Amino acid sequence: MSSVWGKNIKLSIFGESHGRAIGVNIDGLPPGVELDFSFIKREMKRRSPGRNSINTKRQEVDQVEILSGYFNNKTTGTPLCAIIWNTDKKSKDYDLIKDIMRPSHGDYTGNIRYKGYNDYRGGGHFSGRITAPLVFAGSIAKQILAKDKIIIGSHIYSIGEMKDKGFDYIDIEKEKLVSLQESDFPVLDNDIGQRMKELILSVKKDGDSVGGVVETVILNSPSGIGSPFFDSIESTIASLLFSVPGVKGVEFGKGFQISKMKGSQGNDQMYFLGEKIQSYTNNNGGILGGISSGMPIIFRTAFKPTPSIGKEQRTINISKRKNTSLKIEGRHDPCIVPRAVPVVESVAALALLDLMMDVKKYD
Ligand SMILES: Cc1cc2nc3c(=O)[nH]c(=O)nc-3n(C[C@H](O)[C@H](O)[C@H](O)COP(=O)(O)O)c2cc1C
Ligand SMILES: C=C(O[C@@H]1CC(C(=O)O)=C[C@@H](OP(=O)(O)O)[C@H]1O)C(=O)O
Repeated sequence: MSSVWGKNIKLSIFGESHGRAIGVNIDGLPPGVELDFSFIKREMKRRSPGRNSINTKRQEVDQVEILSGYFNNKTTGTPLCAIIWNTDKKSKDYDLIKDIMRPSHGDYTGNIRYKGYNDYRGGGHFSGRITAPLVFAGSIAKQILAKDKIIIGSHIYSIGEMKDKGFDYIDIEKEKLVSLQESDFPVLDNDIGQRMKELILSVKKDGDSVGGVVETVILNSPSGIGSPFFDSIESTIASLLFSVPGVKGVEFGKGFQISKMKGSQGNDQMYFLGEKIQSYTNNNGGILGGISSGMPIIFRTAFKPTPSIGKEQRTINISKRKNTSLKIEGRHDPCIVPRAVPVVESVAALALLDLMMDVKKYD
């Protein structure tokens, strides 16, 4: 089992969705960091389930209890361990899927990999719930990065075929990112946001689900962060993003679209703005040679439609070795995307902080 990640900061996440608790142990944090708990609470709430009609009905406050590594209102620098109790489990919804594998969830592969010993209730360790400890860890990373004025913000770029405006790749206001962070459904165009919510509600009514894309920017990252080949900014952020349940695609800058451009269109031509080095365009999304250029770091993360749906689907009964069908009941997100926004930002913060620690001393 590899639930451990990181080089300078080492994260170990644990727990199952219907077990007693979930949590994280964070090793390698700098000592002496005073945490803003109202910020942590807000970040946890952005992701937490059960807050509105476009979320799963499971109600979890996701109150974090710190067990170690925080003393006299400061991090100690020794492992910071935090726990989140599971308080609203309804495990009987999962009796049926003990043997009947939900198409597109981790049930089947988890059963194979762990020889049927995996906790299947609520997806167990494969559940999106395990992103709560990631958001807690990310909310600490965000606070450390903020001391260097680095801010991370996202908007819902698309739901199904419905698209928001994209970020301007050059001119992004910090205040805009702060207001997106404060929104329950962050979009650049509120009319489109309203129609996206209606789309989610209509697929939910139909017993179905829908996917979408989150677009994220990291503003004020210094140039010179990241090390090729394997600790490039892209590989570090992408490896964490692809660990988030439901993520099926990641692209940086213009991503797949840059492949259709000529060099004369795709190249980001450079200039001096006083002492500052800038580029006229930012098609590479602020990363060249795996290293930050100082331009905004931009990436998009694609989420698949929620696997658990109320429509009849063909699948297998693994213990009886028979084909069967399944109509899933229970409490599920009709769309993962709105609650995944703070998860994406959190893993980006952790990835960047880990790479920053290669070049900057924090204590
Ligand atoms: C925040 C969040 C919420 C999720 N909610 C659900 C859900 O309610 N029902 C469900 O079937 N999958 C949900 N998922 C997705 C599954 O956890 C995911 O598809 C599954 O673990 C398989 O992983 P894979 O998509 O990476 O293959 C959620 C994921 C995240 C990140
Ligand atoms: C509990 C959370 O989301 C859960 C993620 C999830 C899944 O399969 O990923 C399935 C559902 O679990 P349950 O059937 O127990 O309600 C969601 O509610 C959470 O994000 O905190």
